[in-house]
Amino acid sequence: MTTPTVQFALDRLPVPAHLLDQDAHDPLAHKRQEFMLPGGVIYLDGNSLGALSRRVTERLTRVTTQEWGQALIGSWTAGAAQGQDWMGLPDRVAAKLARLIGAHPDEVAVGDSTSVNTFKALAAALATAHPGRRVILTDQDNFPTDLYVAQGLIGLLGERYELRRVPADDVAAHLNSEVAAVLLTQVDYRTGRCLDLAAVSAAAHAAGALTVWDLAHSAGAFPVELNAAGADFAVGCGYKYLNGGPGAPAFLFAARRHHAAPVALSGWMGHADPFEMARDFQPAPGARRFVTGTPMVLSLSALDAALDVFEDVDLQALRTKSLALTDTFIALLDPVSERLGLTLVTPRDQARRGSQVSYRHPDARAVMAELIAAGIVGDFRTPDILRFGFTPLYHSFADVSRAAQGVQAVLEAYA
Ligand SMILES: Cc1ncc(COP(=O)(O)O)c(C=O)c1O
Ligand SMILES: Nc1ccccc1C(=O)C[C@H](N)C(=O)O
Repeated sequence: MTTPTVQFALDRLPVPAHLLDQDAHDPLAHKRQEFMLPGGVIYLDGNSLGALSRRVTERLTRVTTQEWGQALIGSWTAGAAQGQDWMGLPDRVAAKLARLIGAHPDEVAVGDSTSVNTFKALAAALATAHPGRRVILTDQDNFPTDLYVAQGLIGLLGERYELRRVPADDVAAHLNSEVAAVLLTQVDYRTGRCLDLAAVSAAAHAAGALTVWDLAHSAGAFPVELNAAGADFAVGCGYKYLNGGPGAPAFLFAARRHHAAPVALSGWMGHADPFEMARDFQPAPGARRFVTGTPMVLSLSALDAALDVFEDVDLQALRTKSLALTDTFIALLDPVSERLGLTLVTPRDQARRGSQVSYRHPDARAVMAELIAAGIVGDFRTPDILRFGFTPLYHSFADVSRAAQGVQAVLEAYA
């Protein structure tokens, strides 16, 4: 444990009147009460693990003590008409997610990890792509699991494909008649740079390639419009901005026109009638075919309850607040950043920004340890990135002000 160089009561740091005023007029301010946030710290890591909402604890108590504890096996089918059966849980969660990502409910499958869903989506995309094409185009700085999954799949397919890695901003320039699929993460986990989903999808299609989008840092952070963008396949995490809890089930999106795509991990829960116990795989209608095995009921229940927090949330308001939070943080640190050794790597252009702010710092690892010890919980990413995630559902402008003051104080003591 690092002994903090700087010790102060974060919640007693003064906040400028105009930011208090912004909190007073924040249409999402009431959402914060739905979360259980630890005292004495400012948690800026919802882009790694979202906070716990009260509805989740209530739901987990019910699903364990009543549904599992009392009704036991009957819970798989009990209450189907009221939408309470475990069998239907993946589809109900898919429907809630669909609104957040601009999809139809039958285009979303929920379960497994993002990594596993990336495998399924990429396999389906390659099987659907033009047979003569042999390149998977990706961002050289993509999140490791996306690269590793592509490498594993390529090995399985007898090295018939090549993983071509280029800088994300150069993807359009590398689109040609060799490219079968483009595998991209919309918001870069290090820098927070956000790609134009519609423009990149259109460019890929114009070149005859399919798109597989990783929405790990997009879903729940701002509105995503997959169908409006013409996206083919997508995946995303349940435990970041969706607040589904550690290891929450992930999701897979397949546009309706791809519902006949082959299912690489065809399991009985993606069968049209699992309890027919048929000898051959007959896919369920829609994206449900991509569900492989038994629904993870406890973690699906947590995600289901966490998604209810979004029910009355205007996604444009979410985006507006997210950008205002990140703009404010950047503006507060701008006057001192050079002196403190901070180099902003997140785009200032709002259209190119996700919901985080990242800086390079030569001693980023040690600095983040100091910040965390002082109660400002962001994270460090190799090689030299300080990352601060902002979550419009539970952050206030007062949090942003105090976090910026805290960063300044810690760095001044560090220098
Ligand atoms: C872009 C991106 N993709 C995927 C993942 C994670 O995948 P998984 O949940 O399978 O570990 C993360 C974070 O862990 C991520 O940032
Ligand atoms: N799943 C995790 C398990 C343990 C620690 C971090 C993660 C993350 O999600 C990291 C995140 N994907 C990131 O953008 O760095």
